[in-house]
Amino acid sequence: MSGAGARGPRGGASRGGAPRGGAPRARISAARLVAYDVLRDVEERDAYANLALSARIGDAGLAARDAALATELAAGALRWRGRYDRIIELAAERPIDRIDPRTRNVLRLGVHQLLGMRTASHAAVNESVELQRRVANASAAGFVNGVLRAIGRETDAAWDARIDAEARTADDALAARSSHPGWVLRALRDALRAEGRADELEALLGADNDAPRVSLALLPGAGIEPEEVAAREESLAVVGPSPIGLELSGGDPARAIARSGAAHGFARVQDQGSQLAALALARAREAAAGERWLDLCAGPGGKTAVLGAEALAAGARLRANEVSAHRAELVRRSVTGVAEAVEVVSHDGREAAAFGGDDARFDRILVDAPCSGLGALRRRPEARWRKRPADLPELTALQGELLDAAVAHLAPGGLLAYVTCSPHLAETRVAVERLRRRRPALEELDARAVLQGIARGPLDLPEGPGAAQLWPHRHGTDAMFIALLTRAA
Ligand SMILES: C[S@@+](CC[C@H](N)C(=O)[O-])C[C@H]1O[C@@H](n2cnc3c(N)ncnc32)[C@H](O)[C@@H]1O
Repeated sequence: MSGAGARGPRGGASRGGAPRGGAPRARISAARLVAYDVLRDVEERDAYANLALSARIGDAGLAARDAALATELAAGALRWRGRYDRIIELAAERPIDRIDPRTRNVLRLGVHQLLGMRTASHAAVNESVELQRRVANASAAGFVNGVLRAIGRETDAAWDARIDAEARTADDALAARSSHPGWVLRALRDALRAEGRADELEALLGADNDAPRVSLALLPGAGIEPEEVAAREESLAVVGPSPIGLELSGGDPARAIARSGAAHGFARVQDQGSQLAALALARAREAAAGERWLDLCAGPGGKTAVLGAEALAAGARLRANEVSAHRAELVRRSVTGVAEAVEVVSHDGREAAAFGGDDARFDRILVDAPCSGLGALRRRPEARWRKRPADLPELTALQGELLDAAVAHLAPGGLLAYVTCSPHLAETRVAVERLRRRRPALEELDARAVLQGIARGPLDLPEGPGAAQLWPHRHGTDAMFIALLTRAA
């Protein structure tokens, strides 16, 4: 974790003013107020943390250094919420849900400063007490002071030891220490165990807690090779498993793209697992001119852009469908560089209109299905606390219906890629097994071999043929699942 700006400037109080009695209030940094507001937005309005952050930072007019501090505070407190809540419970000797929600968020931000950012104890405690007075119940300022002082007296490692000592089960301890909901931890372990790699669980949980490096995709047709881009732009390096991937070492991705030398619209921010998933469909076998391709769940268009570029190069046509009109518009924007090969439509993917009619048939179809997103937890610090096991039945039913509709419009001999950004077995292996039981004419291809043939270097995948599961801790990508199927000609 970065300690960036751990002691932010104290100017810029944005609330309050003199209390009754006339004494001036202690000042508090605008960055801390922004971080607190973001935590509330996430909790009370179901906001996405990244969108709330950029809106609040803009409203407060924070300079770059304070914006970085607000981001570190809010993202850290959200990502580590499970662990911090357990530590607060132990220090306060009361369950977290018996602490007022506003005070809880003040404490989470305080614990992140103490344990995650190594802010000097007195500064973290004093600012938190001031924040409590400003935004929550002033009479609980003493409680905040006492709890944070108790937390600051122990080291990070000592708190882990206490979590372990007081947990009911080893799973409870690991879930709290790694800040994952227990059901997510179990789902991740089940998926690793299915590959004989249950011993990698802690490495995976650790990777989920690291903010991912930014990757770019350099689309075919960019007019420049990844190595040439890396030679002209020092912030970009030829790193990662995707043959069209580049990794950004730091700084603004938009600036790196502008300096990359790629044709306009041909360099884009995209996880390299997503790049590989789209390439698996496009490159599993050579494409013939005139082929018809379909991206059934296309929004916001990351994989559509890769498929569109591949289709343009091969002389194929791509239809991109997305149920949400707003997200379909994002798909349109994502394919500006290759628009001549792509048609974007907006329908429910279970209906014939998405395919252009009952009789329409496609040579390649991507079903990048709506899913729980458990494979991308490192991207959205709040996401793990929002998912519920109860969400899964509805999602898996929708995934099955979208797959059935896709298969009905797959040309004889055509290729179907089923992709999820989730390793949950119900959304991956089980979904494919069920589909194959419903549609015995489908044959599963060896997606692992296809990916080994595409990737920049050997990929650490299980031996033997089958669907491929990528992992953050092993491949540095989101946990993408990729199955390839074909329909008998
Ligand atoms: C995992 S995302 C796709 C990501 C996209 N392929 C990319 O790489 O940018 C799933 C998409 O499916 C869309 N979706 C959800 N239900 C759908 C349906 N019934 N028909 C078509 N699209 C649907 C969601 O709006 C979402 O944009």
